[in-house]
Amino acid sequence: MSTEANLRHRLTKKLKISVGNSRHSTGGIKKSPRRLDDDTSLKRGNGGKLNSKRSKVDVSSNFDRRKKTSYADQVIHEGILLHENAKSLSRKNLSSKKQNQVKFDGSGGSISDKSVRSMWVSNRLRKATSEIKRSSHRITDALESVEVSDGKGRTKANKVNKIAGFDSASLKKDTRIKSNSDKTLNQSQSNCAEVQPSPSVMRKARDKRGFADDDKEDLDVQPKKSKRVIRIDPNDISNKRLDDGILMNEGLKDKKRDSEKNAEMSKNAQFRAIKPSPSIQSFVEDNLLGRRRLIELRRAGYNVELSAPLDNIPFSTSSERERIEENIFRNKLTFFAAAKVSSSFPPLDLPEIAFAGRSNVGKSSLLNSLTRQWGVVRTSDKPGLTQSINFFNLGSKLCLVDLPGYGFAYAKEEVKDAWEELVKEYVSTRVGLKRVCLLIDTKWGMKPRDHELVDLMERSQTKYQIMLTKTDMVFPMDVARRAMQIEETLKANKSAVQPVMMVSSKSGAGIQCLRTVLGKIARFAKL
Ligand SMILES: Nc1nc2c(ncn2[C@@H]2O[C@H](COP(=O)(O)OP(=O)(O)OP(=O)(O)O)[C@@H](O)[C@H]2O)c(=O)[nH]1
Ligand SMILES: [Mg+2]
Repeated sequence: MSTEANLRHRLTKKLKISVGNSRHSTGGIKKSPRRLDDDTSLKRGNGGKLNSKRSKVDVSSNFDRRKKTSYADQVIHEGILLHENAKSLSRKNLSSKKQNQVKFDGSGGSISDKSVRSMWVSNRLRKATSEIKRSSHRITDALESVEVSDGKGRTKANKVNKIAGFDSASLKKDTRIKSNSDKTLNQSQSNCAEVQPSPSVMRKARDKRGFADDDKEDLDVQPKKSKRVIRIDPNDISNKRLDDGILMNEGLKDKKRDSEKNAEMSKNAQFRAIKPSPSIQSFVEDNLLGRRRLIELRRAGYNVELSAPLDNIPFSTSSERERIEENIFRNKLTFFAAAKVSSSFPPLDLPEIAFAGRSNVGKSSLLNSLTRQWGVVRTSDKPGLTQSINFFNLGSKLCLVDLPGYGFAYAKEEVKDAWEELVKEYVSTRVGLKRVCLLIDTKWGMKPRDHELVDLMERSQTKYQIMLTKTDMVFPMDVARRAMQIEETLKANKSAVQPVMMVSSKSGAGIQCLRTVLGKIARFAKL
């Protein structure tokens, strides 16, 4: 019994301590919720053995079993009350850790089913309220994220950071961004007027956005690409010189072109300004020189179906048509020698009349026209056909010499140079040469090479006379102007024989006059 009594005493002591603690904790719950935890932990630690222990304590304090059990019930009831108080406190504090502990207590306790159920209900209610709060926070976050994900997202994210206590100095950099952010703030405040985001919510929202917003912020932070400004160094004159040089060259070229154009224009203007002498004009009109209409030639009595119709007598019969007034040119034209070098020149038997001029000017054609013997001298529309000095006897009185042309020709430069040298040698050294007929295309006038030959003949005192060819290709007035121009040009030349002759091998205009001039030479020429 003594051991039993000792046991009872110890148990009673322990029970009193525990009850005292619990009563003491009832008063101190408000101050320290840990007491409640201690109390609950005591229950948790003892589990379902608490009732039996307490009933034993009641026996040891000399109460009957009923009283003991009622006391135990009372103790339990006090514990439940204690729990109720703790629940109310926990509701007020809304501490999540405490809530979890209380929930655990309700689930693990061996307290009566009703009290456990009531605890479960209250815990569920608490859980539901916390869930509602969480969901409201989520909605707030969602609203914020929706705002962030729209077009002005960057600015809005910055604004949220501003609310969360971030440095807003960067937002003041751009006034436009600031105004946009103010608008966004107003919108967000109007949308979420009831929900004021707490710092923790803002932290969560920031965490949710994660790196995306950080990137956006980085993008905001990144400086905008400024336009590349090309600075020109005023001291660096390398480019300037180059440009200036190009411009100068271009300017010089333009000036040269303009001057050439002006010179050309002035040449044309000068040519148009030439007033031919009345004698030249009357000669042109009398011989129907220049471009003429066929109807005009018919009215003048010429048969246009014949070759060189203007070389015939107007209104002449077929017998009269073949008549050449100059006897010399009635003789047969005979080729007798060709020379490509000066050593090949034939011996001088007859007075010679040579026909010189640029290639394709009509030298060979004029020979045929003068003698009316078509085909004796070969002609071609290809410049450079005559490549040697060809000698033709006209009867026993006169020698006609066809010279190769100079200037443009389908031949090698060396060959052309050789021709030119040969021609120059012939006209300057040939003793029996009585007259050089220098043929000039009426359309183009005298060219530098023609002037070279003129100068050579002047030096060698070789008599020369200008023959304007292809007069049928230009207007009569231009024929007269060209003749006048050349006469004026060669007026001072001593070896130049006036007047300038004007002919057309095609139309026959001026051919008869040329025969008369050349016949006189033949008649009075002496070797
Ligand atoms: N319209 C017209 N054409 C002519 C006249 N004289 C010659 N021709 C043409 O001009 C071209 C050249 O004639 P040519 O007599 O071969 O000239 P060239 O001076 O002898 O030429 P080269 O022998 O190469 O020096 C030929 O097609 C002739 O038909 C003319 O008075 N009027
Ligand atoms: Mg020829």
